[in-house]
Amino acid sequence: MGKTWGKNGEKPYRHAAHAMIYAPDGKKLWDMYENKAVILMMMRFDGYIGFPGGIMDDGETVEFGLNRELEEEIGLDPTRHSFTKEDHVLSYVTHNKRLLLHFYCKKVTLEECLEIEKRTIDADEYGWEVLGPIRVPMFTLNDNERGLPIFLSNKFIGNAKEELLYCIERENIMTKEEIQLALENCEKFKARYMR
Ligand SMILES: O=c1[nH]cnc2c1ncn2[C@@H]1O[C@H](COP(=O)(O)OP(=O)(O)O)[C@@H](O)[C@H]1O
Repeated sequence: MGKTWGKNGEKPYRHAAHAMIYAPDGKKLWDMYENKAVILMMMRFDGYIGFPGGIMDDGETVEFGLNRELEEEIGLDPTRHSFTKEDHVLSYVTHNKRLLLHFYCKKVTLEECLEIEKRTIDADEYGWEVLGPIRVPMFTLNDNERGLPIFLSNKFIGNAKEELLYCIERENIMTKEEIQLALENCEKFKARYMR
């Protein structure tokens, strides 16, 4: 696929795709913190947090390109965890109108998720474009800030934070109200420490 001409005719968009892999029921591992799920993100080479994925090469379908990028970036085995159209969540044009971004989400078992996470350090791009896997802290401590709220004060690439929160609600990991509270507590933390 590579490029699609915009509706107004002139400018071709390049396609890019990123994906969230998660396992529900993380609290089996960490009773203490009532972890709501294990969600995989990554630290990018530019210091931003994002999801694995990237820009499609000319001629590739989005799913083919996504699976290629996931293999390169996090060592995902396409014979076991290949992304398909069924995993598609949403698509949008970026603010500068250069890219048509596609977002995917896949639920796996906790065992599979931990195995996928372990493989990331053997991926081709580990230490280059990908500095390491990151687990989203899906818990909040008694101070209402440490855990997910403060994690949300990090720098996220593009709309990665919005994609994360959208999927957390869509996959019934947290309610809209719980997410709103985490965002409010994030703002309180930022007002105190990040002025
Ligand atoms: O997790 C994400 N969510 C939304 N947009 C992202 C995410 N990661 C990267 N992007 C955006 O997509 C574009 C291409 O992504 P990336 O840097 O992964 O491509 P590449 O690996 O092919 O170089 C970048 O402009 C970046 O802003």
